[in-house]
Amino acid sequence: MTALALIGAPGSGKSTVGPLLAARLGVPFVDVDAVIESRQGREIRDIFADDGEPAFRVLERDVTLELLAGDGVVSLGGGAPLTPEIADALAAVPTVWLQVDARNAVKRIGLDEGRPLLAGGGVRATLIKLLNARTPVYRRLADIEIDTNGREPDALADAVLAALEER
Ligand SMILES: Nc1ncnc2c1ncn2[C@@H]1O[C@H](COP(=O)(O)OP(=O)(O)OP(=O)(O)O)[C@@H](O)[C@H]1O
Ligand SMILES: O=C(O)C1=C[C@@H](O)[C@@H](O)[C@H](O)C1
Ligand SMILES: [Mg+2]
Repeated sequence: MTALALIGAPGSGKSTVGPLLAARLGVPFVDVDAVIESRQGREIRDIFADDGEPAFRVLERDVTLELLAGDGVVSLGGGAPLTPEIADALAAVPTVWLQVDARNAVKRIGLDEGRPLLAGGGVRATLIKLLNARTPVYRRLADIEIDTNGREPDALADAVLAALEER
């Protein structure tokens, strides 16, 4: 098999549904954010704070391209599909977009301003802006779109599996 990519906004459930899907498929699971943190030995919020977002995006690009060239389910960072090289790589692998409305994303992640891009200005307003800008990108890159609103992670993993079998 090749990689299978999960994309979507913060709170869409990429890190939650990814392992459930990988278990059903009997393939490895990797989370790009987690790999970056373990290789860097620091949290993403600290990479943003210490080095700035552009430096984070370079790290993210390199790790994402490496993992997409491997096998198994790969959960990307929420902003990764906006990097052109990553968008190009996504065109070569099955890509699943976990769609979430701003209201549900806020409910799921709480009012956690610890997430670097959601700091300041209020989580809800920032997420709405971010979703407006990113939704067309997610939609364009997705082979499969899964509506996650009001659905449990296990049911979503089953839905992705069914959609993959239908292709
Ligand atoms: N379908 C769901 N229904 C309810 N809660 C969910 C669902 N999916 C995920 N969650 C919860 O929402 C929170 C965010 O989920 P998760 O970390 O998987 O999102 P993510 O897409 O990986 O976000 P990020 O881009 O920030 O890494 C977690 O607390 C998780 O338990
Ligand atoms: O939405 C984003 O741009 C981000 C989402 C997270 O997955 C992390 O990759 C980082 O916090 C940036
Ligand atoms: Mg995640």
